[in-house]
Amino acid sequence: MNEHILETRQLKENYQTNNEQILKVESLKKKYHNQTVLQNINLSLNAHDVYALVGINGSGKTTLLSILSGLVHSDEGTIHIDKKIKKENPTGFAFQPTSLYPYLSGKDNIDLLSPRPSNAYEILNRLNQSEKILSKKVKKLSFGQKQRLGLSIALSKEANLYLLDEPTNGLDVASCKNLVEIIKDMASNGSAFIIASHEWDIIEQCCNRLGMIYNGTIRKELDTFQGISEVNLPIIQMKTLNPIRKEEIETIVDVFECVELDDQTWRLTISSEQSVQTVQQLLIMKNILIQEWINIKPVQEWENLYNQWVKEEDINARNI
Ligand SMILES: Nc1ncnc2c1ncn2[C@@H]1O[C@H](COP(=O)(O)OP(=O)(O)OP(=O)(O)O)[C@@H](O)[C@H]1O
Repeated sequence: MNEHILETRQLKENYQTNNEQILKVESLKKKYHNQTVLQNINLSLNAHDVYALVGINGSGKTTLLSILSGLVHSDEGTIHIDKKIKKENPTGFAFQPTSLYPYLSGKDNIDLLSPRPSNAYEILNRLNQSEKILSKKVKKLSFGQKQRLGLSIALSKEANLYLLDEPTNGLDVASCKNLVEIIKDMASNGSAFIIASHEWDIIEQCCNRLGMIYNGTIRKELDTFQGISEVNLPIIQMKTLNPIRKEEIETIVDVFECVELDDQTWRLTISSEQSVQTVQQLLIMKNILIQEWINIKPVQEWENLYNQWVKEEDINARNI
């Protein structure tokens, strides 16, 4: 078996063995006046989990994060956040601050709002422009600069669970990349994250779980280790000009798995990125005429699934 498969399996095993539970939510419900905003929310998170909460505007993401952070109360259900896993951690969770002190400098905000200012300075430094943000009054900062300041305060807390609401809003490309690295580092040290986001690229880079929320309910959950293929290997959707037999593909050593979608369309899981071109060449040498060769990223699959499923729900809603 090739090294990449072994490495990914090892990573998957690590997640499965170091799986202390950090968050358990059961049967959560929330109404605003007569409108049910959240219903039957069940969710559990373990150490190392980075959970993306995806949903269209108004689907309930912020409400769920606000309830988990204690800013809003729920009408029904239970929430348990483990506070004991990290001994030095008194809070258990951290939420992006929703407001900062506008007439104080970035530095004063950190000193007032962060229990560990030195961590916050370090994180801000990794998110760029730290000098400007620290010295200026918050009311004079741009949206993206305020976002960085809020993130550095939230991420400084050495919590078990971090709740981030669209953290990449207003961040430039370099800062997004740095934020992804910070989240990955913290998750590998055992913290868990729930990240409400519309940005599929960010989700792909740092999340290992995905929850799709629609009309206040988590309708589907995916695990990137189990979702589309067993391991994170390149997936190709291939369309041929003529029908072919499975054996013709299976004999190629670098094809880890092949699934027939119809007799001219196949989903191939390749054993490594480096082997993709080799597989294509071997198929051509077998006189298989390839009409289409699409590199499928799991995240694209999720996005398509979500869009398709929102469309179906809309059609159903119109037919009621
Ligand atoms: N304080 C409130 N009072 C009444 N209704 C509210 C309140 N806060 C949110 N809502 C309603 O609850 C629903 C869910 O809102 P929420 O902000 O949680 O959605 P969201 O998924 O975070 O949306 P977005 O992607 O736009 O941020 C919406 O219909 C919204 O109008």
